[in-house]
Amino acid sequence: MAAIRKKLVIVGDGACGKTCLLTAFSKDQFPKVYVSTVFKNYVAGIEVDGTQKPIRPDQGRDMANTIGALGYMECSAKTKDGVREVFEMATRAALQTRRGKEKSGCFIL
Ligand SMILES: Nc1nc2c(ncn2[C@@H]2O[C@H](COP(=O)(O)OP(=O)(O)OP(=O)(O)O)[C@@H](O)[C@H]2O)c(=O)[nH]1
Repeated sequence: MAAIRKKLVIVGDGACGKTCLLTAFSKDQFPKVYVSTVFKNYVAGIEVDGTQKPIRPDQGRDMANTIGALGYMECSAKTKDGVREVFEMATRAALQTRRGKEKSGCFIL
């Protein structure tokens, strides 16, 4: 059977771990040094409450519901926990067909 090719776009804040996630999955490695993928950053700083905390799983699930994502998963590129499952879910979503609806070009996970 011929391989099916799909384009996967990873979106997220700067330094949130996009490159590490892809590297953990595709090369089974965790990059030792952080090198920004963007060559030029234009940054305007604004402090809201003076602290930055990691989001909790329930906040992540709420956000996934808000944006109409097909799924929500947690993973660690560093320990590789859940990385394979993330890409399995992405693959299933990409292969999913929507009956009775117009073809959608994009699924959100
Ligand atoms: N502890 C931990 N740190 C991580 C994980 N994934 C990424 N990091 C760290 O987060 C930082 C940014 O990771 P990147 O994958 O380069 O982030 P990015 O989103 O590609 O960054 P930009 O290209 O600047 O947008 C690095 O210092 C990584 O070591 C993880 O699963 N666990």
